[in-house]
Amino acid sequence: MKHITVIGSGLMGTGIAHVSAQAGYQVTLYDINEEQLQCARQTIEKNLDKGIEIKKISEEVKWRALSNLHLTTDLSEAVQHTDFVIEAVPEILELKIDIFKKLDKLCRESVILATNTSTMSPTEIGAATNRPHRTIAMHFFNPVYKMKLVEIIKGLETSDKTLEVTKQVAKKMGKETVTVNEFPGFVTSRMNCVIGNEAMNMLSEGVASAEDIDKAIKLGLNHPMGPLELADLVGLDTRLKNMKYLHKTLGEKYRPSPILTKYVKAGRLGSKSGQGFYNY
Ligand SMILES: C[C@H](O)CC(=O)SCCNC(=O)CCNC(=O)[C@H](O)C(C)(C)COP(=O)(O)OP(=O)(O)OC[C@H]1O[C@@H](n2cnc3c(N)ncnc32)[C@H](O)[C@@H]1OP(=O)(O)O
Ligand SMILES: NC(=O)c1ccc[n+]([C@@H]2O[C@H](COP(=O)([O-])OP(=O)(O)OC[C@H]3O[C@@H](n4cnc5c(N)ncnc54)[C@H](O)[C@@H]3O)[C@@H](O)[C@H]2O)c1
Repeated sequence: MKHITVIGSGLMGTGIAHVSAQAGYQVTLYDINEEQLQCARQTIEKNLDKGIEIKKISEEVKWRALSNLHLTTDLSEAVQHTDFVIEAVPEILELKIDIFKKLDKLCRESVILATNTSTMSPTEIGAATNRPHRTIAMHFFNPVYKMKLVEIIKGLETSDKTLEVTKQVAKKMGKETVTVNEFPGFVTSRMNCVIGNEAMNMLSEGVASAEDIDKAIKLGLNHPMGPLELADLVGLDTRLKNMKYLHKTLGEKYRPSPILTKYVKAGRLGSKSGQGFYNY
């Protein structure tokens, strides 16, 4: 395992490429948007600099990580030398399936294809390929370079070897892992979505202000961030897609809060767009 390809250079793809390059893998980051790729490189460099500032990493680690990182908008080039692919495109099932089909055609037979989906079925995504035994879900957390967990979800056909290799890759990135049976939203998204949605409903019902809901959960329940500021960090568009999927697959309890739908319609996507439950 020497070379990792990351598909999609948004919030998560950027973080996954960062920790992969820092762990010593050759990393190719692919996106359809060249500007987004440049932005990802700048973000990685900025976060590596912060790592030096807080004495978490050395200058040498920074330069080695940056020299391990390659950017491209050409999918065949992105996977030419790859051993392991991590897909991090938007949470749209058809898009993920389409990309997995393309990856299956382009990648050597031995290559493992992992999806960073927040909620969806690795079995369904893997079934679109001729290598379902080499497909898996590898769920990272935002901000990737600070968060310690990777949640791993085995699809029905995922082989034990694929699971083992995926755990080893996460470990080399410095992450702890949990292995979760396939179910919509796994452990973390299912829980996080419910907490966030409840906070959004409380805000709409006038129970308290956004600031006080977040403060109550941080200081009263000892969460590191409030559920509304966390939803802003995740991206309200991503959270809405996650809620819609859980609502469709798990039922009424997961109906997205109307305020979430309204904010996304208005283009308030959280910190990435400058406005969500808070202004940035
Ligand atoms: C939607 C999806 O499907 C799933 C999701 O992603 S849901 C969202 C998940 N994320 C969360 O829940 C985030 C909740 N918030 C938090 O946990 C915290 O607020 C936070 C970790 C984001 C930031 O807290 P803060 O106190 O600023 O972090 P801080 O203690 O400085 O850093 C955390 C770790 O990263 C390290 N770190 C910080 N900056 C770093 C850097 N630039 N480079 C390397 N390491 C760094 C720190 O040294 C620390 O490591 P340590 O615990 O081993 O000492
Ligand atoms: N945001 C989070 O906190 C978070 C955490 C864990 C998992 N996830 C999951 O990770 C995935 C990505 O989420 P994100 O927040 O990084 O999204 P994002 O919108 O920030 O980034 C998505 C990236 O994919 C690119 N893209 C779109 N279509 C593409 C294609 N056909 N080929 C290549 N790149 C393409 C976009 O240009 C963009 O750069 C989703 O499945 C999401 O559910 C998100």
